[in-house]
This record gives sequence, structure tokens and C-alpha cells, in this order.
Amino acid sequence: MKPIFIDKSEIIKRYKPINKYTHKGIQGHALLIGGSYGKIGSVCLSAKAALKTGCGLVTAFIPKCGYEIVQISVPEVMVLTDKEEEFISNINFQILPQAIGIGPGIGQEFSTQNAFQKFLKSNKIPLVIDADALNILSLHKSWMTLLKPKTVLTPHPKELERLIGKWNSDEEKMDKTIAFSLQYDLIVFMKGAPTYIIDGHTIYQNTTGNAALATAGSGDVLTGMITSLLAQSYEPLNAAIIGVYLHGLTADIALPETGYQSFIASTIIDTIGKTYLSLENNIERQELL
Ligand SMILES: NC(=O)C1=CN([C@@H]2O[C@H](COP(=O)(O)OP(=O)(O)OC[C@H]3O[C@@H](n4cnc5c(N)ncnc54)[C@H](O)[C@@H]3O)[C@@H](O)[C@H]2O)[C@@H](O)CC1
Ligand SMILES: Nc1ncnc2c1ncn2[C@@H]1O[C@H](COP(=O)(O)OP(=O)(O)O)[C@@H](O)[C@H]1O
Ligand SMILES: [Mg+2]
Repeated sequence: MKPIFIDKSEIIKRYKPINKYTHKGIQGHALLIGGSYGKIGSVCLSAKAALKTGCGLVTAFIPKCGYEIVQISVPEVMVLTDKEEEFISNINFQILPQAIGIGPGIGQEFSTQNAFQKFLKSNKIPLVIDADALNILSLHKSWMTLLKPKTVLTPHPKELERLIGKWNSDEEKMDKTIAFSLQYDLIVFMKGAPTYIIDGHTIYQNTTGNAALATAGSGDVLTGMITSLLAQSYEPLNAAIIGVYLHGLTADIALPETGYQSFIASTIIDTIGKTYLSLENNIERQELL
């Protein structure tokens, strides 16, 4: 099956410019759930990336030990804490976000696994699942049936292997991912160079990004970006497609200034602004033609 290339024209078709009269209350509220002792940085990255991708409000749900870390490193983000110090044990919140991203740095403590299952049983909000939340699903494959249709899963190759089993060729990897997406009606990433997005039988291939993205936390940033777009009321497939394209484009734009080596996950976040501007310039130029 031939992939659809995620390029400028695909993005322009899907992108919604900001309404002049919007306000933070209708610009989308994203909730990022994750972090554990030593991995609070992953939530700082996801939450900051969500804000910089344009949603109006961001809340982070983290274990207690991360409270000051998140409040100080990203003051724009609101913070809710679990009753446990070092890991999440009960996902309980009174807010009404439009999208949730779960998994970065969350770990695989037994009580975190239980909290995740309880959360999946009651959650009705559009969801992005990443990192250790994917690994927990791999440990409990029967929980896959708790996922709502079009939930977005963002595994890297090792996480994908834990979810669908080993493959012997790229073709088999693709076939198994398509079968998995169809079985549970999910949007499944195959992160890498390039990243593919699988939505049933339809394959999308990203055209942006480079090896600068091979750095700690770059996936955590991607999760925040997709969750932000979901919160801004993009359909899950469009949030996935625009998110992966913008994420890759930050690396293409920043590379001449940073080189491959000094590009880090925070550089992605710092470059989101220029990336949006380049997209808007393209739209304006097209409108003039
Ligand atoms: N600052 C932070 O707090 C950070 C926290 N992180 C969190 O740390 C936890 C563990 O994540 P990891 O992804 O490191 O652990 P995993 O054990 O899931 O993945 C690491 C393994 O996957 C392989 N792998 C990764 N990308 C690959 C690729 N493109 N091709 C082939 N093999 C690949 C690696 O070689 C390694 O063997 C997650 O919860 C994650 O969110 C990381 O994102 C790093 C930054
Ligand atoms: N060589 C590469 N070329 C393009 N993109 C890459 C490359 N290496 C990694 N990436 C991208 O970087 C991200 C890494 O995600 P992930 O492995 O989850 O990182 P982390 O868990 O550390 O945040 C993915 O979006 C992946 O596609
Ligand atoms: Mg990751």
C-alpha cells in the first residue's frame, strides 16, 4: 500500500489559523499525566510543548516530588499532584480538559499500572498514549479493549515491539502495525526516520525531521504537541499529522543554527514559534497565487 506523504500541502489542508476573538477558555485545555522520581523533566517538556503549540491552558498531573520542579520550570502550567511522592497511584482530577496525554516518565510501578487501568475504564476524553503508559499496556494486552476509537499511540520501535511482537522485515512491521490499528481502531505511530502514522489501512509518511531529533525527550515533546492540537479540537488523525510534521520541521529549521549535536528536546520547544510562522507564510503565499 502506498503511503500518503505528510508535506506542506497536506498540512495546509488541515491547519486552522487562530481566530482573532479566541480566548484561553476556548483555546483548549490539555492535561499531561506522567512523571516519577528522576523523570519529572519529561512532563516539564510535554507540558511546555503543549503550551507552545497553542492550547489555552495546560495542567500537569504528577507525583508530589515534581510539584516545585514543574511550577518553577514552567510557571504557565497548572499542577495537580498525586498523594504519592515518587510515582502516580490514583489519577483523580476535577478539571474538564479537552485532551489528555499520558505516559512520559510515568514508570511502571504496580500502583501506577492499577491507576492507569482505572483511568482507562472511566476516561471519555480524547487521549494520546506514550512511553511507559504504552509499556503498561504491553504488560496487560487485555486492557487494549478499554481504549476509545482513534486513541493516538506514539511508540518508538522498542515500545512498538512490546505492543505487537517482533518482526523480521520492514514489511512485516508495517503489516503487523496495520493489523493492530484495525483490531482496536487506533491511530498508531511507527516513530523513526521517517515516522509513519497508521490509521487502519491508510499509511501516512512524514517528510520533515532529521537525526537531530535523536535526543532524550524529543518524543515527550511530540506527545505534548499532539495533545495540544487535540485540545484545540483537531480530529485525532489531524492532530497526529500536524503534530508530527511541526515536530520534524523544528529540527529542519533549527539545524543550521545548532548542528546535530547541540540540538536538544528544549530546542524543539524553542523553535515551535518559527515553525508556525513558516507555515503561515506558506499559507499567505498560496493565497496570493
Ligand atoms: N528527562 C526525562 O525525564 C526523560 C524521561 N524519559 C522517559 O523515560 C522512560 C523510558 O523511556 P525510554 O524510551 O528511554 O526507554 P525504553 O526502554 O522504552 O526504550 C529504550 C530502548 O529502545 C531503543 N530505541 C529507542 N528508540 C529507538 C529507535 N528509534 N530505533 C531503535 N531502537 C530504539 C533503545 O535502543 C533502547 O534499547 C519513558 O517514560 C520516557 O518518557 C525519556 O523520554 C528521556 C528523557
Ligand atoms: N534519526 C532520526 N531522524 C528523524 N527523527 C528521529 C530520529 N531519531 C529520533 N527521531 C524522532 O525523535 C522522536 C524520539 O521519540 P522517543 O524515542 O519517544 O524519545 P523520548 O522517549 O526520549 O522522548 C521520535 O519522534 C522520532 O521519530
Ligand atoms: Mg518516548
